[in-house]
Amino acid sequence: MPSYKLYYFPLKGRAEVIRLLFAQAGVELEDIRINFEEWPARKHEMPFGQMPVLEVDGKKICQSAAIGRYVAREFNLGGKDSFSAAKSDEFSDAVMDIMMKLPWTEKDEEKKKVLMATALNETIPPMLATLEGLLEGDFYAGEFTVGDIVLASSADHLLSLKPDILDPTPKLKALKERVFAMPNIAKYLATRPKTAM
Ligand SMILES: N[C@@H](CCC(=O)N[C@@H](CS)C(=O)NCC(=O)O)C(=O)O
Repeated sequence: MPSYKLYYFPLKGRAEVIRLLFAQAGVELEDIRINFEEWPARKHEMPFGQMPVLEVDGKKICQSAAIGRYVAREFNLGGKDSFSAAKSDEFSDAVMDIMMKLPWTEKDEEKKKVLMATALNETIPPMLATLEGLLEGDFYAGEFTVGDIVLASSADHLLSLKPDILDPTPKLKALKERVFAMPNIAKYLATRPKTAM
């Protein structure tokens, strides 16, 4: 088994799906959390000057989606064939489209409040409803894949911002709960560092 090191900020953010994949697979991961004070001096170590970065036996992989898909393939969570993998990716990408509606980079607190309310109350609910309509059975690709972990982790973040956001989409809510109840994932969730995002 290779040695794995994940570099990211002390946040869930773009790294949490990767951490959840390792937890589900029961594979050891050195979860290196670089704080914001330390970051300017470490930025040059990362090929794109950004994180997350996964180091596999000393070789770096960048871009959270690429890392997630690589890890999922390594641990048989990427889909049993190309079609299933594509359905998993379709779900992940659609969920990321939803998450990108949040005003992540807005610095003005007043503007951010307004943009956040519009995203959570107007823009995101119909997008969630579309996914609800497409979800058949227990898992999106017809088997448990990384796409379901992306949904669960993103739903967790949306619920922290608006606790009733999944009430109109009970199948998505149940999927998030099903993933978070998986024994290895539940064990990780019970012990993971508490972070705001
Ligand atoms: N497309 C990249 C985006 C990575 C990214 O934006 N990382 C941010 C944190 S979420 C970062 O490293 N920011 C610090 C910087 O750019 O100096 C990915 O998905 O990995």
